Amino acid sequence: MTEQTLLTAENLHLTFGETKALDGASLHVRAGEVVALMGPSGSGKSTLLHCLAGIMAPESGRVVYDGRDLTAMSDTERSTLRRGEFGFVFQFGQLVPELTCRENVALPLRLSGVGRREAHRTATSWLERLDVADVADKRPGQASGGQGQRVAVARALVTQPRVVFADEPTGALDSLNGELVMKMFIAAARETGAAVVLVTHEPRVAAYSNREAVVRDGRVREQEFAR
Ligand SMILES: Nc1ncnc2c1ncn2[C@@H]1O[C@H](COP(=O)(O)OP(=O)(O)OP(=O)(O)O)[C@@H](O)[C@H]1O
Repeated sequence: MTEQTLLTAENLHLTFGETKALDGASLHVRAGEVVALMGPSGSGKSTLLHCLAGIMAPESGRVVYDGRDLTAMSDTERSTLRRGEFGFVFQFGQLVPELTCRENVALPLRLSGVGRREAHRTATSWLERLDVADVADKRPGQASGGQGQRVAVARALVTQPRVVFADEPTGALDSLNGELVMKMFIAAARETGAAVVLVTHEPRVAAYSNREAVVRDGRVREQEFAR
């Protein structure tokens, strides 16, 4: 793991009506590190994740990725950056139901201009790495929840992103499957050198991180460098 700071949130504020979702949130993420955002329900974890990933814009404060200010970019620049450098794993719904699992994993490559054959070959190797090659030709609806999440991890990592954002990636799984998904997810991310920013309620999931950052009332309150 390098010590270089890759992604920084500086003093973010964001209000929904009367609710201060973010109230001075700041966080640094170093290249290759795994950071778990923990904290009570409604404390602002997902909102912070979405701002870090350039999906939501804060009302004030800055998000800087690799020296570039995301908050000052146009929507087009931000979405190009997201497609090229970031990967995403959510609790459900990120796989396209009409496509096979292999086509789902190949999709981000196809969208960035990689030819069909090469995209499928790369997708297959990622499915093998996550131990779900047996569902390659099935649709997500025919795979189990745990298999589907491993396919989603393969899809997030296939473009070799520098940061993967994950919001409750094992939230819909039982604890055994959740552990398996996390183990494979973090091992694969570490192999590619991707940083991971992860929202979770579960200490067993957070245990895979290098650092736990506790979000309370829209701010990062405490950080524990456990590993
Ligand atoms: N789109 C929205 N419109 C209105 N209020 C919102 C919206 N998104 C979030 N909020 C509110 O902002 C606050 C922070 O929400 P956020 O989803 O970031 O919390 P969280 O810590 O991720 O919660 P949980 O652990 O329950 O998922 C909450 O009070 C939530 O109700």
